[in-house]
Amino acid sequence: MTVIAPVITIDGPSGAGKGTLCKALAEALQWHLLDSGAIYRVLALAALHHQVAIDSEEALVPLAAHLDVRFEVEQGQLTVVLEGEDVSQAIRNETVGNTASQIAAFPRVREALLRRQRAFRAAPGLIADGRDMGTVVFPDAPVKIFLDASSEERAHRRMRQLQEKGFSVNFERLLSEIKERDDRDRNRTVAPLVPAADALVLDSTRLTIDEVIAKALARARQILALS
Ligand SMILES: Nc1ncnc2c1ncn2[C@@H]1O[C@H](COP(=O)(O)OP(=O)(O)O)[C@@H](O)[C@H]1O
Ligand SMILES: Nc1ccn([C@@H]2O[C@H](COP(=O)(O)OP(=O)(O)O)[C@@H](O)[C@H]2O)c(=O)n1
Repeated sequence: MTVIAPVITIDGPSGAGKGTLCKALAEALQWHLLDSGAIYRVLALAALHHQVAIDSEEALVPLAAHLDVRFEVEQGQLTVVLEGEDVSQAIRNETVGNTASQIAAFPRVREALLRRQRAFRAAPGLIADGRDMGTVVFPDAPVKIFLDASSEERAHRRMRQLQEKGFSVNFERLLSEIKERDDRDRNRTVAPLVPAADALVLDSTRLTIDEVIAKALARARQILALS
């Protein structure tokens, strides 16, 4: 009998703290990690590099299907390699994030990336970070969390994060880009950003990182009967 590895899905809008929570959960439980947003970001970067029209679903589907991307995890650090080149930093800017959100609205692009995402499911378990992890990619996941925060708080977090990486940012522009991206992610026809019916919705606006981690771990331990 094949035992299917359990999945904990963490979905939510940009800057809610998904990546931070997922890394902490993967470390605490020693489970695998899928950063699905990184896949959409890599596809966006590949389209920009190869001058593929980002408004052409036709042109993007083969690029998505044959995307030469590898994820390497060493000492808790994720390295993203596109066509042999380390793009871990390059995929993190807001231009790439916005382009990712534009191309993520195409149903056939999402379809082309489905199998690649599901292949991350392996024992002892997977922590899956994204927008549609609990609704589309792993609908049978036993633990689903939808992590949210106000758009102002998320823009502040993103600003501090980008500044720490040495990018210069304008708060008002960042806030309007985050709102625009959220609107697009929430209102697209396929796999829109919505909590799964069986997700725990966590508003992290007034929670510290440690409080969010503690709540998520308590939920996972309760449902999965982990020690
Ligand atoms: N609860 C929190 N309170 C304050 N800052 C947070 C919190 N959660 C995450 N952050 C910070 O916000 C930034 C964005 O978090 P990240 O995990 O990258 O969000 P997401 O993956 O949802 O876009 C990071 O710099 C992170 O350290
Ligand atoms: N499962 C996913 C993950 C990301 N995405 C898209 O990819 C973009 C970038 O995702 P991300 O998770 O890296 O973004 P941040 O939350 O880090 O800002 C999002 O705005 C979504 O449009 C998606 O559509 N589905």
